[in-house]
Amino acid sequence: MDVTISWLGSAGDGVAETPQGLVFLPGTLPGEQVRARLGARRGEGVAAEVEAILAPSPDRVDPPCPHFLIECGACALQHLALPAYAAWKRERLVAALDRAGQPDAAVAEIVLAPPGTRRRADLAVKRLQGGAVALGFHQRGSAAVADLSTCHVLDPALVALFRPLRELLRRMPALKREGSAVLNLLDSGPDLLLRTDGPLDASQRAMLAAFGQAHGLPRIAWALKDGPVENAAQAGPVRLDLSGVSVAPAPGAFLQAAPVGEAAIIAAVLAGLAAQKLPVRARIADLYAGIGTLSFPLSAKGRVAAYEGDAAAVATLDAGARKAGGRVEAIRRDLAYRPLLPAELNGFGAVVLDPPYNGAAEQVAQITRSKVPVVIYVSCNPVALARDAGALVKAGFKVTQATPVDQFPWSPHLESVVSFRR
Ligand SMILES: C[S@@+](CC[C@H](N)C(=O)[O-])C[C@H]1O[C@@H](n2cnc3c(N)ncnc32)[C@H](O)[C@@H]1O
Repeated sequence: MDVTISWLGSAGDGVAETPQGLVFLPGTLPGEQVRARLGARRGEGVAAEVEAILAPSPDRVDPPCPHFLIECGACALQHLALPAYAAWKRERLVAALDRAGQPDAAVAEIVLAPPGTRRRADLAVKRLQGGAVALGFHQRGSAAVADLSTCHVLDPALVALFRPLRELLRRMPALKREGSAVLNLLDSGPDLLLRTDGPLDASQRAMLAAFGQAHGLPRIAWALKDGPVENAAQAGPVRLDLSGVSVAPAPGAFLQAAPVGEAAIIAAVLAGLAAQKLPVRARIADLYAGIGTLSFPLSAKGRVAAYEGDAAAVATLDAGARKAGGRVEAIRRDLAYRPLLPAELNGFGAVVLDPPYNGAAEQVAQITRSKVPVVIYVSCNPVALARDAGALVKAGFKVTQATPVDQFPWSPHLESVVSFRR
């Protein structure tokens, strides 16, 4: 069937309206005429494959990565020119705030983290027939692993580990069928958390230690599947600077994806607070605080109570807080089961929250019942943001500032910082 692409869907696919329903075509752009082979029904529409681009968009560019769309499912939009790409991402935040009841919210220009700066990768590994190992991101909608020779999104220091890591895993009996390798680029060098489906013996620990020595990794951690994580080889300390506070993140710890993105998020959060002129002694709640990325810069504006559910992250945050002079208190709490209640929230001049992908419905419901005057919401999912922002708006909050931050180049993901005032 020949179709015309009308818009880009939330996964970055071109969408065409046809008598059969909406047709989703990866790798196509609005305005393009496309010859498509229709496949299975998918939700409200039909999945399809592109047979030919009959009339390309003026915004079409050559994708830089040889793996794009062919094998690797991590990027969706390498074929879209930068100005149109940036406009599409910014529009996702405009649309989310529109759905939340704030169609006129002022949305700042998007901050773009450049390709080659992502410092965190959760790679899949798979033993292939014959013993070789595939290492990379998953293929789109499949458990197959794209065996990557390069990646234009990740920091080159991480890409340089692909080949030796693949070779190491090929020689390790601990990798039977499948596992994963989480790489975090810390100030002390790359940090690796390896998960395998077989046990690690002494000789394989020695292999990991030799790998760490050869490639500048002070620490390599290991776990059997989802079991407890242990330090398999550690030759020196790990460290990461968070706004002047040096912390030692646990293996696989959550980090903001790119340094440029982290700086933009911090700047937008602080700008959102500055515009509200908090009282001098105001207390600030930092919810879903992780290892303290936002807590430490926020502590320049008031005393910070930092709530986080993950035990290892709380331990890192607590150790950093001790160095930071007592203005940050680290508290472990599961905010889905035990959100902060209105009586607790009312003691804060501002609440900053940076929840995981699914958002913070339970916690936001409590905020709407509180008297907190200022809320700053950091989101990595415009869909969850629209829902949670809608609840705040219904309770009488208005958006005062909104900043889109693209930490995930060429993916459909978007980070946003949105400030609300009651
Ligand atoms: C998007 S990260 C943000 C971390 C931190 N604000 C930062 O900028 O690095 C979300 C954090 O929420 C934590 N988290 C997820 N579910 C949670 C829950 N139910 N209760 C408390 N924390 C949770 C995760 O462990 C993670 O540290």
